Amino acid sequence: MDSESVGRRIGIMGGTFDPIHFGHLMLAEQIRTSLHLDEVLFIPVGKAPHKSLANAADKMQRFEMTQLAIESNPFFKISDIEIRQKGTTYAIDTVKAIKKTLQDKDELFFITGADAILQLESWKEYAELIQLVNFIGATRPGVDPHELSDQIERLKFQYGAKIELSYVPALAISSTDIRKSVEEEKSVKYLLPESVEAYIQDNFLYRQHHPMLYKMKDILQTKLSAKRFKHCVETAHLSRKLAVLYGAQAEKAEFAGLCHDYAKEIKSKEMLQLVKRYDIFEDDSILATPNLAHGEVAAALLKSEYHILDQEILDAIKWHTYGIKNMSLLCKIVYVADIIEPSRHFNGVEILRKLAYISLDETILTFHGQCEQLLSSKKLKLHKNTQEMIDQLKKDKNNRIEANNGSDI
Ligand SMILES: Nc1ncnc2c1ncn2[C@@H]1O[C@H](COP(=O)(O)OP(=O)(O)OP(=O)(O)O)[C@@H](O)[C@H]1O
Ligand SMILES: O=C(O)c1ccc[n+]([C@@H]2O[C@H](COP(=O)([O-])O)[C@@H](O)[C@H]2O)c1
Repeated sequence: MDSESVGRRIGIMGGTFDPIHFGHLMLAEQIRTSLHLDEVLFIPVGKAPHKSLANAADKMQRFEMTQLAIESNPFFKISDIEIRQKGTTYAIDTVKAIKKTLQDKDELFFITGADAILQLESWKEYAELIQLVNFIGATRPGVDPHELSDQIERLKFQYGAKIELSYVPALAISSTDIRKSVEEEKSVKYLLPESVEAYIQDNFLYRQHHPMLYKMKDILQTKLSAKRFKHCVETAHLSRKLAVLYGAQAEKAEFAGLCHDYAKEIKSKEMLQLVKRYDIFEDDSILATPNLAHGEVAAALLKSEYHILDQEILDAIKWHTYGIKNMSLLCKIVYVADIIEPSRHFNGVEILRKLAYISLDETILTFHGQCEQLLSSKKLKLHKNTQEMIDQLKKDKNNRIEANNGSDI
């Protein structure tokens, strides 16, 4: 048959996609191949009629995640038709608008999971909608297939709906569960594409955060080099993880981790001026290497420029460079995260990464044990604070061993 006379078969895969996951992608691909569709158009909803989520990603973020998720499939396309609209978006309006861009001979297939089919009669102008496009009601774990099949038969009978049941592999994945897992620091690997997982991480999605986190992230992104910014983001993530493990406040650890290098790229001359302005103790090592003061300077600047007043956060930022004796748990967390975050590469880092999940003190002591040789070969002296911190940690360790009759557990 002349290809010109055959219409195109287009699937519409609408969804909140907050975030998009393998359940969505599997569903779209199964229907595309079984119905011989020419393409599937992913349409992230603008403002969903039935959903209002706390901790949700914004519509641009949902659009970008969808874009990342589909990029490896040449038959998958994305439309921003709903994202561009203000206010609540409805399937009927979207379908009518898309139909206007097609030829009469083209056919549309609206792909939906079983849960959506059960709710169909709550959609705007549903009776018209289910005659306007072919609906595909796909099985989904959590919905009884018999219930789905009965519903489909009833919709056909009652409204003359163009709707078919489709059996797809059961993937018990939902966006709700993924958001919850991210919030609870559980793994979401293999539930969604790695690119989307990285996007969630890089954009700090689906978690409670310090109220200034997003603002500071934007500021750091413009202020720091790309490499340093990545280091800050990785330190933030690891600080949060360690905080959850050791029972510190996750939001504070994450925020301090993010901001710890706020002043790291300030040049020596300006750093020395700031050291003076903020009355920071100018010892010989700071005079010789002004950059050493970047932790103390960052804390002072964040306090005066952005009114960050939480002393625990400020201390963790302040002491992350040379430490101090009797560091708080939060200080130790940021100190360690800064050393071992995933973009750090040096001999011995792997052992520190393992140790960090067992003991922060031991990680710090082992790291300084590793540095000893290097420092003496370069004839460098430790900062006074660092030496005091190490002596204190060794003393604490000995006391623990004594109290535990010779064991450090
Ligand atoms: N695992 C899955 N298997 C089959 N269909 C699915 C699956 N996940 C989502 N769908 C379908 O994809 C469409 C869009 O889903 P949506 O973006 O609301 O994801 P969700 O995982 O259901 O989200 P949430 O958990 O926030 O409700 C809906 O029609 C839904 O039924
Ligand atoms: O039009 C409506 O009233 C309506 C109500 C609920 C859901 N939908 C559509 O159903 C699809 C899946 O949406 P959701 O909210 O389950 O992610 C998406 O394309 C929405 O536009 C549409």
